[in-house]
Parts: sequence; C-alpha cells; structure tokens
Amino acid sequence: MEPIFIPSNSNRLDIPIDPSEEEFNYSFTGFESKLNINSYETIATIGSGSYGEVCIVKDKKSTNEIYALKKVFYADVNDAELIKKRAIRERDAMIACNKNTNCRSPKLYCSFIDKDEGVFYFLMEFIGGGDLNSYCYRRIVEGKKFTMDEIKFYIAELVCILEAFHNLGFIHRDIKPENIMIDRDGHLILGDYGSSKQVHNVNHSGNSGASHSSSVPSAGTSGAGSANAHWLEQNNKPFGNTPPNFQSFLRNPNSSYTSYIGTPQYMAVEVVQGVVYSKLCDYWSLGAILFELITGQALFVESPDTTEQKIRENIGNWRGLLNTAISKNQPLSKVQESLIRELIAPERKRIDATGIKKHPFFEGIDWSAIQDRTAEPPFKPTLSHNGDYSYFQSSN
Ligand SMILES: Nc1ncnc2c1ncn2[C@@H]1O[C@H](COP(=O)(O)OP(=O)(O)OP(=O)(O)O)[C@@H](O)[C@H]1O
Repeated sequence: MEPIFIPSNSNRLDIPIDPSEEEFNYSFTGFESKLNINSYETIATIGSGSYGEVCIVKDKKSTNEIYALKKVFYADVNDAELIKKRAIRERDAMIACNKNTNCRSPKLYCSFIDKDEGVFYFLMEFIGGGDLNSYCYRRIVEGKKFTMDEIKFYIAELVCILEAFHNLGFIHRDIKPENIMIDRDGHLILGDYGSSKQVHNVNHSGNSGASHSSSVPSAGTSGAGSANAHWLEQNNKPFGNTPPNFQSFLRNPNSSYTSYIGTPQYMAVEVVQGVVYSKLCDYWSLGAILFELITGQALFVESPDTTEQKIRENIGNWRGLLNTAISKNQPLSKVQESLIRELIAPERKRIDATGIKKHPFFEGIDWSAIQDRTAEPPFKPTLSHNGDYSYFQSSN
C-alpha cells in the first residue's frame, strides 16, 4: 500500500502580500552581487506566459555568460497572492532539485525580486535544445514520425526524472511537452516548477504517496487558443500552413484564460475534479504524452477549437473517450495499449515508476544507462555557440 502523505504544516507557505528581498532572494555562490536586473542585457525573448516571460540574457560584465531569465510579473494582477506562492514554490523546488544529481532541472543561479516593478526573476542555466512541444512540432512538419526506440528513450528519461523529483517529496502537477526541455546533449530537462507542491512523507519512506491538496486549479472559461498549443490537428496533419507557434495557449495573447496551472489537456482526472491526489497525477500526464508520441493525436482534445471547459469535461469522461481514442488509432500494439491503460487509469490502479519500469513496453531498455544518462539520445541539437537560441521561436 502507498504511504499516506499529508501537506506538511511546517512546509505550508505563509507568504505575506509583499515578500521582502530576504524572503525571495537566493543566490548560488558567485551570484551574490548580481541580484539586480541591471546586471543583465536581454538578447531575445524566447517564451511568454500569462504572467511572465523567459528571455535569454547575458551578464553585462562578461561577454560569454549566457542565461535564461524567467520574469514573473505580480504587480497589478488579480491573483498576486497565488503568483507569489507559485514563485516561491518554483524557487524552492529548483533549489531542491539542484542539490540532487538525479533531478534534471535547469540550474538556478539566483532569484531576486524587483519590488518597484513587481517582478520575480529567476536566473537559470539556458537549455539550448528547445522544448519537447517544439521538437514534436518540427517532427510533424518534417513528416518524421517518432520511432518506438525514440519514444522509449524519452518516456524512460521522463520516468527517471519524475521518480527523482517525487523522491524529493514534490509533485510537479504540470507535466506537459512545453515544460520538458532538451539539453545540448539531447537529454531531457524538466522545467516550470510553479505548479509543484511539496508534500510531507509521513512514514519517511522516501517515496511520495497520496496527498491532499486544496490548491486545485480553477476552471477557466476560454480556450479556443489551444489551436496553437498543439502540434497536430485531429486529421494528423500539421496546422494548415501557419508557421509553427511553439507557445502553449496559456501564452497566446488572444486567450483570456486566467488559470495558473496551465493547459488541462495533460491533467489527471483527480486533479481536474479537485479530489485527493498524489504523485500519481504526474504519471497520468506521462501517459497522455506517451499516447501523443505514439499516435500523433491528443487525448481529450477533439479539435483546435476545443475549449478548456470542454477538455475538462472530456477528462471527466475519460473512460469512454480513451476507448474511442484507442480504437480510432489502431494499430496500437497490445503492449503499447496496455501501458497507456495503466497510466490513464483511476488513481488507485495507476502504476508509478516502479511499475512502469517493469512494464513489457520497456523490454530491453537499460534503466541504469537511462538513469545515469549514458544512453545515447536519439537527437542531439546542433548549437553553434552557448547562446544559440535557434531552437526557440523568439522576438528580439
Ligand atoms: N532554463 C531555460 N532554458 C531555455 N528555455 C527555457 C528555460 N526555461 C524556460 N524556457 C522556455 O520558456 C518557456 C516558458 O517557460 P515556463 O513554462 O517556465 O514559463 P511560464 O511563464 O511558467 O509558462 P506558463 O505560463 O505556460 O506556465 C518554456 O516552454 C521553454 O521553451
């Protein structure tokens, strides 16, 4: 039986309206004097979200030091309190990950706050290979389906990344292709920890289990912008002739979506319904990504116009829709179908990393090579220099 987890009172965040520099500022050795936006020069914006953006920057005093700088704007927004909580969670999760060699997150060099402008800043290692969503989109545009070996590699790396993060006592809660990046060697890196939650391990077993959360994502009302979020139309073709927009619909400026947790399309049913949930919610998301990599079709999204509300309803009716999606996307092998059904499953029946590693889908895979990153990635980005951002859609 899974150990029971409860949110730790000692870990519960009690964040005042205006966090002070002492509360938010953090620096890795050598960055103490650089907790100021004026120390950096922006080269390009490579991602923008509902409340922030990610830029590639360089240190003004050094010509070679390139970083990714995430900005989260909290001034003059309705949910400033929640944004602050998310910023502090994100910082804490990244610091915890950076201390653990099995966790694969961008290195956080420093975080600081600009109280005058109302911005949280995270100065991170720049991950040059772009994100998995962009990569999937490029593959579709090039007409190159993923081979089963490629899918096994990426899903296996994700399993190890999730397992390590869960063992630290965190749940990510926003596993989706846009939050999975590819490093210069072709290995996966997990980003965007703003939705993550620290849970308290009651029996100290080191594995995170059932936890109750009251911070359930709120249902938004918009969603048509998801056309840009996805890399495939229902008919298995790239979106018309429009250039790839690698941003999720959360980042679509035309979207009035105001929830924080992100697109619901990869969210576990228990998270969407706001009931008790655990680390297993991240494995549902993994199942949704697996389905998409194999079939090229999104689960629970019928068309680019499917609203966020409809996606939530679809996830609530997941059993019937999963059966339909599986029968529409034949031939799936029995083994592929079995793993998908073990992940897109009721929480009490869903398998975790231990079960996934034993599943016949991964027969022949060398888990220790995946874990220590000696397995050869199927794709290695071609980067001409350490600030090469050609794998990102950018604005200067
Ligand atoms: N360290 C990094 N190196 C390179 N690119 C990054 C890095 N961090 C984030 N990105 C890029 O920026 C995009 C947005 O990052 P992130 O999801 O953290 O921002 P966000 O504002 O929280 O987005 P959302 O509002 O969708 O949650 C990512 O999809 C990725 O492409």
